[in-house]
Amino acid sequence: MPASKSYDAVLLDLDGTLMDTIPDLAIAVNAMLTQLDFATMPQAEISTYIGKGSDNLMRRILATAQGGKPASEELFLRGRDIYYAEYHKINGDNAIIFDGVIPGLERIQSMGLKMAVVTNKNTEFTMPLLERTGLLRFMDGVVCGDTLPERKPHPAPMLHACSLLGSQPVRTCAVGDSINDALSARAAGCSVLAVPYGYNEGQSVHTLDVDAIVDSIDAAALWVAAR
Ligand SMILES: O=C(O)COP(=O)(O)O
Ligand SMILES: [Mg+2]
Repeated sequence: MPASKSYDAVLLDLDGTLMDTIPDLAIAVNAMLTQLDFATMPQAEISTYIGKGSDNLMRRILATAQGGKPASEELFLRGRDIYYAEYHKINGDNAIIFDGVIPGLERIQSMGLKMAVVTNKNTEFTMPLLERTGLLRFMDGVVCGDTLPERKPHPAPMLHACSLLGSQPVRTCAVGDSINDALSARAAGCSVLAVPYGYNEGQSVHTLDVDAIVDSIDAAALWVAAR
């Protein structure tokens, strides 16, 4: 397939865009809540707290568990330690690659475009998951939630990925599932597409300022190919 006229690179969000990771995240969150003697939460509720990284997830879960009272620093650190240990035990066991991802990544690769994952998930969880699922082989770079001092919705992770790939932001298209991807990509000067099947903090993706909503990563690849 010929190269895209307008783009040299595609940046891909991980949780909710490439992979459905909620089952594993929910198991780890509920194991943590149980060990701290709190009631467990439904997976659908936990999914609304995903998107701004694991510290934010912990603070929101623990505040909800305490009926709205923010966690003390001590409780937050205990909860996070337990959550990390539990997530390491199962990271990837129940996660699935969404339909259209592999054909889409193959299509982007066949156009000669560079690709990077830009995720708010920490490096210690991202790299084993990308390796285990085979997604790493498509990537020319990976920017995680702890790679830089700032994470999405700040533009820095998108700008860092552009520089890793040697692509100008204006010739780079980001694909994500949430407001964090949309704000980060826009502020960096990248184009941005949203998939509707992820976890936009419980909101419809139709509320997001994006260039288009695409049904799958393969549809995103076709959108890029047509420009
Ligand atoms: O870890 C999160 O909160 C979300 O991760 P993501 O950026 O891959 O969607
Ligand atoms: Mg996401």
